[in-house]
Amino acid sequence: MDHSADAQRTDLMTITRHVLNEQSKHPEARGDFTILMSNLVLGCKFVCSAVNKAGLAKLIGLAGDTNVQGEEQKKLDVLSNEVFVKALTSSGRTCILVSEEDEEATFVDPSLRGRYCVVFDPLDGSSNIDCGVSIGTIFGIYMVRDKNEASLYDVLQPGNQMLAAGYCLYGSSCMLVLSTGSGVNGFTLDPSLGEFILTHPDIKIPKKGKIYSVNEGNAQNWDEPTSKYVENCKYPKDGSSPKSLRYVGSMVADVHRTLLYGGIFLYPADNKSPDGKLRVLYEVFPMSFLMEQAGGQAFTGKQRALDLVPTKIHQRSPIFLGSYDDVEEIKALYVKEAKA
Ligand SMILES: O=P(O)(O)OC[C@H]1O[C@](O)(COP(=O)(O)O)[C@@H](O)[C@@H]1O
Ligand SMILES: [Mg+2]
Ligand SMILES: [Mg+2]
Repeated sequence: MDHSADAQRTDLMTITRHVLNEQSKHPEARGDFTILMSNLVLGCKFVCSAVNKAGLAKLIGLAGDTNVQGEEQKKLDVLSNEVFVKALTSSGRTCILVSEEDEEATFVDPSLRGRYCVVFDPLDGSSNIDCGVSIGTIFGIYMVRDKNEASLYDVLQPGNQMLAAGYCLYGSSCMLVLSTGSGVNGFTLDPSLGEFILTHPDIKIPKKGKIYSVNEGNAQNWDEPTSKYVENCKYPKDGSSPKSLRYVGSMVADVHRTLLYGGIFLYPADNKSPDGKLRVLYEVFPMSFLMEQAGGQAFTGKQRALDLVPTKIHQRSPIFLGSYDDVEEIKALYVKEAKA
């Protein structure tokens, strides 16, 4: 019997099979997480399809104003939020949803309630939509303590309590990157099959990178450690080559490149925004979880990002994440400053 064909076949892994395999490692699992993931993945496919038509927005009703027919249109970020809220609540496995687009957390109707809380940024980098630059969706998943007594406390947990996190990148390919707490895997959507196929198994971030990624237009307002760090990226004191600067302005795209190529992504605090810009629950935590799972680090300027305990659902935090050695360098500068 020819086993090589079999071996090749087992290499063709879909995201559904991957999640099922993960489920089988937990004999007590009831399949709830698998059903939740399958609805989340459906939401990503739906949004991907809408994003691919973004250039035609005015004609097909996604531009957020009035189309050529004089009909009301929905903006892509509003539509994406509706898609995920619908996909997640109708899974029957969620309890609380926190979305960047909704001021308040959504408590799922008790008749449809499950055990999971999902925090998400339905469309990240949305200012890039109109120029065709990569955007994405970011998500993190927690378990509720008691679905009949769910409260905001269930989503105001430190990131280290997350069960899973990931993002979907709507770029030159549509890629879903996922961690359920045992490494990071990347799946690419084959549009003709409508399936996410495992293309990047067990992603590990290089220990040190050659790229830094930051909005340098804010440099005049940075604190000393960030300023020193970025200066050193450009004019290294140890005689090594300077790092290259890459900045898309969509967190998903900038973090995805950092994860695959190595280096560091920074959104620091500054004089004008002492808490930085990025949101703890659905930007900082999921990306920090993925970075750690891939062998990198994530730091807020004060502590390990995943140890931060949020007090508000839309709270912000400075963030430095990426290759282990690169984050170690900026950490050392903040520790030095704190001691001075
Ligand atoms: O334009 P800036 O200040 O550099 O900010 C860019 C950051 O803002 C964000 O766009 C915020 O995300 P949203 O589009 O979801 O609001 C991040 O994706 C990105 O890292
Ligand atoms: Mg965002
Ligand atoms: Mg957003």
